[in-house]
Amino acid sequence: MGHNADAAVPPGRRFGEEGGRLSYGAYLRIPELLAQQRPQSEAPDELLFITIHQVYELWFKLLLHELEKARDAMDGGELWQARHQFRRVHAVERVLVQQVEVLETMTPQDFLAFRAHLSPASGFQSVQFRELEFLSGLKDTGYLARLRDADEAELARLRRRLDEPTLWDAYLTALSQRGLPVSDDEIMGSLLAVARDRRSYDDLWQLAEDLLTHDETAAQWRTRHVQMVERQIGTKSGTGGSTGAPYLRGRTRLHYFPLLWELRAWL
Ligand code: HEM
Ligand SMILES: N[C@@H](CC(=O)c1ccccc1NC=O)C(=O)O
Repeated sequence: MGHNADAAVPPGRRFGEEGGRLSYGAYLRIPELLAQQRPQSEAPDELLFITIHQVYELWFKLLLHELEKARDAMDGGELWQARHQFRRVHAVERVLVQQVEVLETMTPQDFLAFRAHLSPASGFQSVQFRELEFLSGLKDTGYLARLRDADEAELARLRRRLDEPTLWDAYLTALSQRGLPVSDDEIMGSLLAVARDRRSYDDLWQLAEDLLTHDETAAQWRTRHVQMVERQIGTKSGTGGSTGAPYLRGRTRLHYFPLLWELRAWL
């Protein structure tokens, strides 16, 4: 058994090495990535805290990319394409909920060993998290004021998200492309028509279910996050200046697509 697995491949023809320069670390920018964890303290769990947040932000970046594609596909009437993106979105969102467990292995005592170093930073300032909310349809401009230290590029991204169509806007476009009226007065009737005539509208029904799952998984994350918060800081207020758990509990009741939930009562 030799290690020369590519002995049969002519030199210089190995896939991905056409330029002869690419390697794992260079392609994935591993040295750059691994240089981004800079604890503010000597506390042993601060590396965990930084790593987990960075992992979240990477997934947020991918989710924004996939959700934009889903929105544009709905807008263009390519419902199968939107559903394909949503399958990936849901899988990533389940990972986001699951990985709360990793940070929960930290004890509150170990968190307190570096918590004071974090203030006044907090999850309030996650620009991508707010972008996800805006893109999903929860456009609350009040959060722009809470983003201390956001740079011009980040503010511009958020303003763009406020101006651009949401997932819900794109779903309404998809409904109207099929001849269903979407005015405020008529929309519930159209959603009911879709639900009741699966033979004609199954693709629109399935897509609404995909939107609902996205909404539901976001709510699961909020619930999981506040459980972790209660476990870590109890009734203390947050480093970002909110009441902490009470503020976050209030946000677990939010819905991106309230009409899809209301629909259930009318079926
Ligand atoms: C020890 C773990 C954590 C604690 C104690 C905690 C605590 C808090 C608190 C108290 C808030 C309210 C804002 C404030 O006043 O500070 C908040 C908001 C937030 N946190 Fe965390 N957090 C933790 C971990 C995480 C993680 C891993 C993420 C992942 C990105 C995250 C993302 C967020 C986001 C996005 C918000 C804003 C939520 C909203 O406005 O609805 N947090 N967190
Ligand atoms: N807001 C948290 C601190 C915290 O969790 C945090 C601090 C800085 C950057 C991200 C954070 N994560 C979520 O809020 C607290 O009050 O303990």
